[in-house]
Amino acid sequence: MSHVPLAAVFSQDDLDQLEKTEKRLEITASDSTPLLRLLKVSSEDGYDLICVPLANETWKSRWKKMCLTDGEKQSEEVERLAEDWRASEGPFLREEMNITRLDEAMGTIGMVSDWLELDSPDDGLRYDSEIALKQELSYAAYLSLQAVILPPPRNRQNVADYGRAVSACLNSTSSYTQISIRIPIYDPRSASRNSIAEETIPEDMPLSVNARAPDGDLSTTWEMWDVIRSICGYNPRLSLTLDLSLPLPLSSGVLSRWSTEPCHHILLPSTSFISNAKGYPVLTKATQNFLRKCFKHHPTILLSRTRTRVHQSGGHMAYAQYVRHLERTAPELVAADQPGTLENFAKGYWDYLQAPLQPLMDNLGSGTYDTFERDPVKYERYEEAVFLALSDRSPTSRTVICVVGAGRGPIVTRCLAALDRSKRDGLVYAVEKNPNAFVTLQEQKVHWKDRVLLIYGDMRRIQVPEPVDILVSELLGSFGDNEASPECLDGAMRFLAPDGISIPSSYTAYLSPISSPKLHNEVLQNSSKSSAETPYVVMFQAVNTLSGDGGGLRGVCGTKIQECWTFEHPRREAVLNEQGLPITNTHNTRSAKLNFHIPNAGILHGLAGYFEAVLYRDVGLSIHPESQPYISPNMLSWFPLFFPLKDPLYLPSNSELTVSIWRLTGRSKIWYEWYAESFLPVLSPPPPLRPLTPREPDGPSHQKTMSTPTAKLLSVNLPSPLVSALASPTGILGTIDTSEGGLRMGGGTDIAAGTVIKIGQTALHNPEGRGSWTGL
Ligand SMILES: C[S@@+](CC[C@H](N)C(=O)[O-])C[C@H]1O[C@@H](n2cnc3c(N)ncnc32)[C@H](O)[C@@H]1O
Repeated sequence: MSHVPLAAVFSQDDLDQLEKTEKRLEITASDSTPLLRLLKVSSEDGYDLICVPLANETWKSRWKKMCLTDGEKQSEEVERLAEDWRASEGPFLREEMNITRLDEAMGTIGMVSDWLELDSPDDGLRYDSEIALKQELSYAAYLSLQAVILPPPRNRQNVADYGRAVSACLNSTSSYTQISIRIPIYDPRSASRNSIAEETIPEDMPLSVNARAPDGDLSTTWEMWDVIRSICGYNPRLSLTLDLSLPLPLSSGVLSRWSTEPCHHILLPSTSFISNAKGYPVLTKATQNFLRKCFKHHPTILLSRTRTRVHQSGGHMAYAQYVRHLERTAPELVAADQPGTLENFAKGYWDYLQAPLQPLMDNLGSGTYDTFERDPVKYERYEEAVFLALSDRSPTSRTVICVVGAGRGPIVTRCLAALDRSKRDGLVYAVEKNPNAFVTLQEQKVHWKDRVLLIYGDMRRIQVPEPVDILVSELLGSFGDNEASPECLDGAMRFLAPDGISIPSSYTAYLSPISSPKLHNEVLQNSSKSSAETPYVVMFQAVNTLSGDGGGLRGVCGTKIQECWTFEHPRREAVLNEQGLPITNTHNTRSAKLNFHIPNAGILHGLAGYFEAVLYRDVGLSIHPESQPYISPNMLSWFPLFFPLKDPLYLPSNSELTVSIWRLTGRSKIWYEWYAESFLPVLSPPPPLRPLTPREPDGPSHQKTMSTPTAKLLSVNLPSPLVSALASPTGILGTIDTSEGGLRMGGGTDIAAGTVIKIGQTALHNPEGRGSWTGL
C-alpha cells in the first residue's frame, strides 16, 4: 500500500511543448484533452497526481498590460479595462487557463502564477497581485482542486504583506482547496558554506533577502513561513510545500524544525538527485534520512524536470521508482504495517488530543481495560518486579501481596505467576472500587481459587485483614502522578507491614519544551475556553523538541528533557490521623523550575510530559524518550502528556527558556499550573583591564574583533534576537571557556554567567485548576 502520493510537475514550457508535439503528431480525440492525456501517461509512469500552472502566459500578458505601467501613462482604454477587472475580480478568458474541466481537475494540483508580487514594496502592484491571487483561488475552488501551490515570498522584509494577502484570500473564499506556500528549506544567500552538506548552490534562487542575515543563519525561510502562518491564524487550510532544490543543511535541529510543519508537499527537482556508480539518480544520505522522517506525515512528493536527462541511466521513470524504494524502506512506515509494533498500535492516535483518564473519579469501561491488557510489556515488567521482591524474601516465608486498583485482574494473575516462579508461599488480596470491574474479578476468581481474596471498595477507606508485605499498584498517568497515585497510595499505606514494600517504589515526572503547529491547531479548533489549559494525552508525531543538551551559551542550562519531581512509596513523612491517613494533602504539592537551552530558533507551542517509574530494584517502566528503549521497550500503555500554551512563544536560536510548573492540591482535586519565560544571553566584550588568559591579553586581537560591525553590535549588548542569531551553530562565538568565572567565547566576547535579557513570557496556565483537574 502506498503511503506517499507522487505528483509529476509540468511547467508552462512542458505544457507548450506537449501541445506542439500533439499538433505535429496530429493527436486529437473528441473525448479527451491534452491534460487528460497527460494525466493518463503520468498514471502509467507511476504517478498519482500531476501538478501544472493554473493559468498560462496569455493571462500573464493581459495582467501585465493592465497592471504594469513601465513608468508610462496607460491609455484610457487600458485603464478602464484594469478598473473593470479590479471591480469584478475576473473573469478569466478560456484561452488563459490550462485547466478548464472538472475531469482535468481531478488528480491535478494547481500552481498559482509565479509572477504575482504579493510582497512587492509597491502598493499598487501588491494590490493587483492580491486581486489576481483571489481570482486564481476562486477558480481553483470552482474546479474543486484539492490543493494549489503559491510561489515563494521573495522578500523577508515584506513577508507580512504576503501573509496578509494570503490571510485575506483564506477568509474570503470558502472552499476545501488547500493553499500551500512554496518555501525553500533555507535561503542560500544567508547560509554559510560550511553549514551545508554539499557544495553546489544553484545561482537562480527565488529568494532575495534584502537585509542579509548573518552568515550561517539557516532560519530565514522558516521564519518567513512562521510569519505567514501566524498572520493566517494557523488556518488549517494553509500548508507548506517544502522546496528541496538546495543541498540540505548539516544541522539536524534545522531539519527537524521543518519535519513538524504541515508539510503537505515536498518539491524534488531531478537536479537534487546525484548519480550512483551506475549513473542512476539517487539522493544523498542526508536527504534520504530527512525524507524518510517526513514520510510519516504522508506528504505528496512533487518530482519536476524528470525528462531533462540530468542522469545517464534509468530514464524519466527512475526518479519515481527511487522515491517508491525510499518509501518501502522507511522504518516508521514499515513498522506501521506490522502488527504488534507501537507504530501499528498508534495508528489513528497520532497527534490526537485525548483528555487524560480519571480512573479514581470515573469507572472505566471493560473496553478500556481490554486496551490496557493488550500491552505486551507492562504486565511482564510487573511480574518481574514481584518475582524479584519475592526472591529477596526467605524461601520459607509466607508473603501477603495486595493489588490495589486491580481492574479486571491482569496484575493479580501476574502476582500468582511470580509466586509460582519464585516458589514462595503466599496469598493475594485484590482491591477494586469499580463495581463493574469487580464483577469480572469475581469471574476470574473461579480460576484463582483461594489464592486470591477480593475486597470491594476504595483503598483509602477499606480494611485489609492482615499486614501486607508487597503492595502492588498501577495508578500511574503519563506524567506519573497525574492520575492521583500519590493520594490513593497514601490511603493504602495503612495496610503495609513495617518492612513492607510498594511496587512501584517511586515515579518521576519529566518535561521538555516542544513545537507542534499541528497540536496547537488541534487546541485552537476546540472552542471551549479551557482547551488551552488542559493537559492532553497525545501520541506525538508532528512534534519537535526545541531544547538541546550541552548547557547553552552560558553553560547553566539543564538537559534536553528535565526532571520535575519524584514521589516515593512508602512515605514516612506525612502527618497521619488516628486512622493512619494524612490530615492534609499539602505534602503532595510539588514544583519545579527548569532552565532549557534552545539551540535553534523555534516556536514554543507547549510542554511534553513523560514519566519513569521504578517498580523494584532495576525493573521499571518508562515513557521518557531517551530511557524507554532500555527500561520498557515497546510498552504501549502510556502516551506522553501535552501541556499546551494559549499563545505560541517565539524562541530565537541560542535563547534560554525557564519553565515553571506546579502540582497543586485541594480538598477534592489536584491540578497543574504552568508558565514559561524566555531569555537571551547577553554578549559583551571582555573588561579591558582583566585579561581572561595570560596568553591572550587585550590588544590587537580584541581591537581587530571590535573593528568589525558585528563586534560593535555586541559591544552595546543589544537585546535583540539578532544577537542570538549571530551566535549561530557555525561557531561565530566559538567554544566556551569557563576557567575564569565569567565565560570566555572563542570569538573574543564574554558571557558573564547569569547575564540574560528577558524577551518573552506566557500567561500562567490553569490557575486554581480552573480549566483542568483530577478529582480525588
Ligand atoms: C489504571 S487502572 C489499572 C488496572 C489494572 N491493575 C491493570 O493494570 O490493568 C487503575 C485501577 O485502579 C482502580 N482505582 C483507582 N483508584 C482507586 C481507589 N482509590 N481504590 C480502589 N481502586 C482504585 C481503578 O478503578 C482502575 O481499575
